[in-house]
Amino acid sequence: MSRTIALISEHASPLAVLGGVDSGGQNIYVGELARQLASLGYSVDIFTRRDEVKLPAEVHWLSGVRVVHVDAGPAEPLPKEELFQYMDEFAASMEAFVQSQPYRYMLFHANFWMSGYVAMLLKERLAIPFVVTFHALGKVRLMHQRETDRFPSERCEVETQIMQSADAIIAECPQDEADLTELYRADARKITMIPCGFSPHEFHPIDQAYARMLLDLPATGKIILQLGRMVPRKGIDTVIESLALLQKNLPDARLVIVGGEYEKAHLHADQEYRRLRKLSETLGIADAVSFEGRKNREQLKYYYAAADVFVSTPWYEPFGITPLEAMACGTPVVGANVGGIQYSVANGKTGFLVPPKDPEALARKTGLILKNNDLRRSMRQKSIARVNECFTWKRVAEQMDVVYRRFGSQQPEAVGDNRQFVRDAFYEAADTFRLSAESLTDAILHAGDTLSATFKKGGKVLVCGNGGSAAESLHFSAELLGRFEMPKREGLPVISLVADTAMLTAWSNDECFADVFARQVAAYGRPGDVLVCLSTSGNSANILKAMDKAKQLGMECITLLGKDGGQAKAKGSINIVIPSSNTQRIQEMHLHIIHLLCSMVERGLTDRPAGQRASPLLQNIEISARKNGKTSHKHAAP
Ligand SMILES: O=C(CO)[C@@H](O)[C@H](O)[C@H](O)[C@H](O)COP(=O)(O)O
Ligand SMILES: [Zn+2]
Repeated sequence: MSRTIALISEHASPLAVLGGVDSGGQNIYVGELARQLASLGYSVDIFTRRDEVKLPAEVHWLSGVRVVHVDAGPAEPLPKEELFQYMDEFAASMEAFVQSQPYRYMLFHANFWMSGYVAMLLKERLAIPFVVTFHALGKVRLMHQRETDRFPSERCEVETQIMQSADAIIAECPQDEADLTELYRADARKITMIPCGFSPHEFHPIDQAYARMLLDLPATGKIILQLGRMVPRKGIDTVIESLALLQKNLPDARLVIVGGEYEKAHLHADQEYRRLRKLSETLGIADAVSFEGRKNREQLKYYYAAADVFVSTPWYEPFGITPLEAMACGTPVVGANVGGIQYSVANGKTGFLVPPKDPEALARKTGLILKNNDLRRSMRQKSIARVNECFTWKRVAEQMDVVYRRFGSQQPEAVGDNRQFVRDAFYEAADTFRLSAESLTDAILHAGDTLSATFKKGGKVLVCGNGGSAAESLHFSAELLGRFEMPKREGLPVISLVADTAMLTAWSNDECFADVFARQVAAYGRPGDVLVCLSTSGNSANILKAMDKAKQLGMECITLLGKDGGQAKAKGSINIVIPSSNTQRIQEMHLHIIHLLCSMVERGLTDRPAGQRASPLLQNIEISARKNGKTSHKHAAP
């Protein structure tokens, strides 16, 4: 069976400019999902309405992803509320295209209710199954903006029919799932919860001072950022009202508002802008509120990074991608306790949740973060870790792949797009490096100091691991027992426990593989020595047993782990857990950290409080260094 799928997104094209009234999260969702599915080996066609005469019928957008422009209604931009009348035409045009292709689609994935309607019609005609993500539900929208809702009245009825016909339904967050089952009585067995995501190449921590400089924002003072579409339901008025309250305690706090239909110079044409501007003038804080207008996607990360806190207080929000992007840039979020935001923001850890339309609560929580540097730092680290663990588009596509596979029996193609694969692996490695720099620096410094102190006291280091990690343990001992960057020093006592093939094979063969390292720790280890364990899973039995033995002997255990740290994390005294679930990326980071530790040990050899005598080992090192003409030691013994 083919692995070609169709994403249907009638009004939201990945090619469209973001930030306008009708383009936002769904454009990103469709584009990023397609991109990641392509790297999993899928061929993806995205079907979207032609809203411009000159658009080519097909655009080869990315390797493995085409955008197909479907004729439905006039070829001009139309508000999405007016599109339903053209959906029969959309289905007919799309059907003709589908029939003309040399392959059969494995499934359709519809986005938004009108695309769901198209998929439902095509399922009847072509017997191709469909998955649907609603992105927003009519009944929820009606609850919050009944008076301004301009969608056709049959929307909710059509949504119910789509839910009955769909083969699988994607809920974006627990609230969405509850709305589907409680408001529409959707069959819970069809629903899978898969959140939205962000892309770590696009959104990552950036130095705040640098970001402010690039954007020409004040270098000092607190910045609150509001970023997203400028429509009433986003609750930007609440944010402005909260600033007026906040300014009583924090007069240097200012609000930067990014987004809208227009660029900064033309914002006056935007009715919602005029309303919000007026509000800030009435409240007497116009000078502290700047409206930046629509920005290119590449610029957004600088805004997130320039801010001290990101706020998002919509009345309701099906998911809300901007809080994820802010967190990925290391900016804590104060968000409304609604929809997907209450799921993505970990209350009290990565930011705070407040009721919507409540400026006082918003001011209180924003103030808490702005006034407390330690809290902000801790939220920054937790935000970065949380989003990268739970909310990347790559992870979203992997979860989607599991759902799709129910409709196609075949395994992933052995070779997808190799070029894309290679590039993605580099980017993933770069992301892992960046994240590790954010979260591991303290633990690495601590480990380096511990190793230095151990050698200075005349202690030794034992190191072990399996497979690739066994090789790294040898790499580590070779650098220190041999030489790294410091010329002509004595060897340091580091023993890799994977080196003695005769012992390892005999003990595994005759006794028990799980004991091969513990046996050696018992024989070599002394109180004050250190055991360094490398394990990507943290669950290898021989590693765990070695750690138990080391602890019994009064040794310290430094671990280099990955994933969730496994059982080893609870046993280690210093744990360096790589923020990645990919074994290769973890191992690559381990090697980098081994090199850092070696550098730190060599630097530490010469650092000693003035007046303190060197250990016998260190004296030897210093003597040999001097003999060899190296006199640059900072505190060499007199
Ligand atoms: O190098 C690799 C994978 O990249 C393998 O050799 C890998 O190290 C082995 O499967 C190990 O046995 C895995 O053990 P661990 O990292 O979970 O402790
Ligand atoms: Zn490997």
